[in-house]
Amino acid sequence: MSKIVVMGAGSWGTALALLLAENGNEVVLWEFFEERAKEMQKTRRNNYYLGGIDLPDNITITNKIENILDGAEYLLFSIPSQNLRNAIQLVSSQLTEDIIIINTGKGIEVSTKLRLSEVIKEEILGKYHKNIVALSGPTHAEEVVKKLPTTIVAAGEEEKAQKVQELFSNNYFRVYYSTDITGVELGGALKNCIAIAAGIVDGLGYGDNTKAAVITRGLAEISRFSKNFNAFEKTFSGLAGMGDLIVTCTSQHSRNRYVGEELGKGKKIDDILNGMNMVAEGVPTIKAVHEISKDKNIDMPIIESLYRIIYENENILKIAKVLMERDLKEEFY
Ligand SMILES: NC(=O)c1ccc[n+]([C@@H]2O[C@H](COP(=O)([O-])OP(=O)(O)OC[C@H]3O[C@@H](n4cnc5c(N)ncnc54)[C@H](O)[C@@H]3O)[C@@H](O)[C@H]2O)c1
Ligand SMILES: O=P(O)(O)OC[C@H](O)CO
Repeated sequence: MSKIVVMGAGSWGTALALLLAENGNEVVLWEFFEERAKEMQKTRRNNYYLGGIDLPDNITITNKIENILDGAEYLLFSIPSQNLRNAIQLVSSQLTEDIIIINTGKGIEVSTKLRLSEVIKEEILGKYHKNIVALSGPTHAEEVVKKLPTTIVAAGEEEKAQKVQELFSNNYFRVYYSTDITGVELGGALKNCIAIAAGIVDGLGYGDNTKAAVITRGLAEISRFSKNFNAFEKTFSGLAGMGDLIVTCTSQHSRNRYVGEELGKGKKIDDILNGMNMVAEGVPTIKAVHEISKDKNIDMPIIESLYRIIYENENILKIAKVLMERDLKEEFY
């Protein structure tokens, strides 16, 4: 039995806390918003995100940070990417070299263009950065709490990634490991952007051919982008690449696909985001990836189109026409 501190009691942090508790661990679930933490303490449920599920006794809910890491073996972050730095700053002074840091968020920090393990590394001043493991794959919280068979990949230094693999695995949650943290993080971050394009296809009422085109050419863009950062090519045919891309582009649960669907139906981006109580990571990540691709001269037509729709308020049908009428080229280049 290990003590695990989970920071972020959103839908994903709560689902993972439940899984870790079921695997026999002592879990401390930290919530940023005091009122929500109090409500969870009182009801022993997370009614805000995952109503109807009782939190077992081996999950302690807190909003307090003092001494939170005392006796902890693992520190897990499940925080929206643009807020992750803030969360790390709250605990970084308590870290010791024997604590494994697991990040489950997916995105790129817009202000720095850093991957999330790089944000963590920066905040802990490079100390213990070999302890950082990214946990990513096709995993909607709504299905994990129902114990539907799910797979995921833990990526980091081999020994640490394997420890995380052991910690989470059970008969409905199967964890693979990888040493390609860069590829796993980029796969998780960029698939959210492509899922917005897939949602636009749904919102416009286009067909299965179009959806398959967006997923496949989206994967080509993700791989092309990631090659510039020395990610392993094979990672993108795996769970954190194709696997997560498929689930996010097709799922009724996906917040990113939903944003795209509403855009395709003609709604304004600010109205869509204001009407949601959950994070759609693809929106800020499109901005970061667009800027990086311009800096590095990486051809990313889907990302470019999304940027123009979301950040320059361009007409979707006009952008779709431009995408289809580009110069013809070889499939793999
Ligand atoms: N929901 C899923 O099914 C799922 C699955 C896999 C990965 N993810 C990823 O996990 C991350 C979290 O997703 P979520 O749906 O649980 O998010 P969420 O919007 O529910 O927020 C999670 C938590 O982040 C914390 N938080 C919010 N603002 C903060 C701030 N300013 N400073 C510190 N902490 C703050 C709060 O505790 C909040 O409960 C995202 O990157 C998402 O892409 C989500
Ligand atoms: O609901 P989404 O679009 O944020 O996706 C959540 C997870 O990343 C799916 O693996």
